[in-house]
Amino acid sequence: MFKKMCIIGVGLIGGSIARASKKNNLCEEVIGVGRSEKHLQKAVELGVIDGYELSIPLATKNADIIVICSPVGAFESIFQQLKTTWSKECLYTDAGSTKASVLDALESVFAEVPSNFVPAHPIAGSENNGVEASSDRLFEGKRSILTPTESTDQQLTDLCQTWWEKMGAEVSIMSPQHHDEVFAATSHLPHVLAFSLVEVLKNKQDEREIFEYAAGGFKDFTRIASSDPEMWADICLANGPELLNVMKELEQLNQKISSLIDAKDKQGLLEIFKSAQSARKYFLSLQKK
Ligand SMILES: NC(=O)c1ccc[n+]([C@@H]2O[C@H](COP(=O)([O-])OP(=O)(O)OC[C@H]3O[C@@H](n4cnc5c(N)ncnc54)[C@H](O)[C@@H]3O)[C@@H](O)[C@H]2O)c1
Ligand SMILES: O=C(O)C(=O)C[C@]1(C(=O)O)C=C[C@@H](O)C=C1
Repeated sequence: MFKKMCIIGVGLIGGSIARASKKNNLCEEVIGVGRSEKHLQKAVELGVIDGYELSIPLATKNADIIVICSPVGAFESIFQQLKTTWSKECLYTDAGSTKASVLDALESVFAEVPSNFVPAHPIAGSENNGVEASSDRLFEGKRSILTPTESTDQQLTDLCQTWWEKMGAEVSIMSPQHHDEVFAATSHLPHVLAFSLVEVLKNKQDEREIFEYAAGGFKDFTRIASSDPEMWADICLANGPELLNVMKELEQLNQKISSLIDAKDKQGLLEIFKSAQSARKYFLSLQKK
């Protein structure tokens, strides 16, 4: 499919894209570029990439696909570095967890969204970061969302879709705004809650004592609080308005639950918990498909 793939940010997602593309013979060569030479060397040692450069213009030279896989807060500066050598012959895409912010960054650098940039977001990952955690099967059976705009080249969108499908993903297409609304609720809010819960308990009493008694429920709920703080601070700021909307809804529900507990209103609590339990059953039924 591609001759030279350039991955900007060879971590969990960039490394998994490189591995999955190589495993499925989707490109002849993968070159990485990023902030840390030590991490890029590790990626070469692991066979994830074939080589690396420390400068974006060098790494991207003659590439026919360039995939940005850094934290979303770095995208605007990466676009600035890509601008001087931007090639019409190349498919540019990304894996960022927010989408409107990526388009805003493109507009601020290029004055418009270039037609050969196809915004993408794989809905697969983990709380572990770095190339060591990458896998050639990460995207198998998972979704990948593309959020092309009116100006996005249709052929390149199709090419990007085929590439994700060949890596094992099921592709959905939606608007960037709808994407950000959905993932504020299903991904960004849960991460904020997990970080908040651990933080509130940590500040409550002697840290070691309280965590010694915490068991399965706490562990399940807080797995994602092991995620990379920089990546999540970037996501929260990049999707601020949508995230704040859903945080307000949650605050209102929490207020209601507090009042029900205060009033010893078991019926009121049951209504909310039963409704949530049945919604989770429905969610699990979708996962098994
Ligand atoms: N972790 C997940 O579950 C997940 C899932 C889907 C999408 N994403 C998105 O994918 C992207 C990468 O996430 P990840 O989990 O692979 O993180 P990661 O920390 O494993 O990898 C990020 C890589 O980007 C590099 N980097 C950081 N700043 C850079 C810069 N200014 N220029 C070039 N490289 C830079 C880092 O050195 C690192 O190698 C993020 O935008 C994230 O929102 C993450
Ligand atoms: O499974 C996890 O640990 C994840 O955090 C993956 C997860 C998610 O919230 O589901 C995280 C961020 C992404 O943008 C997409 C997927």
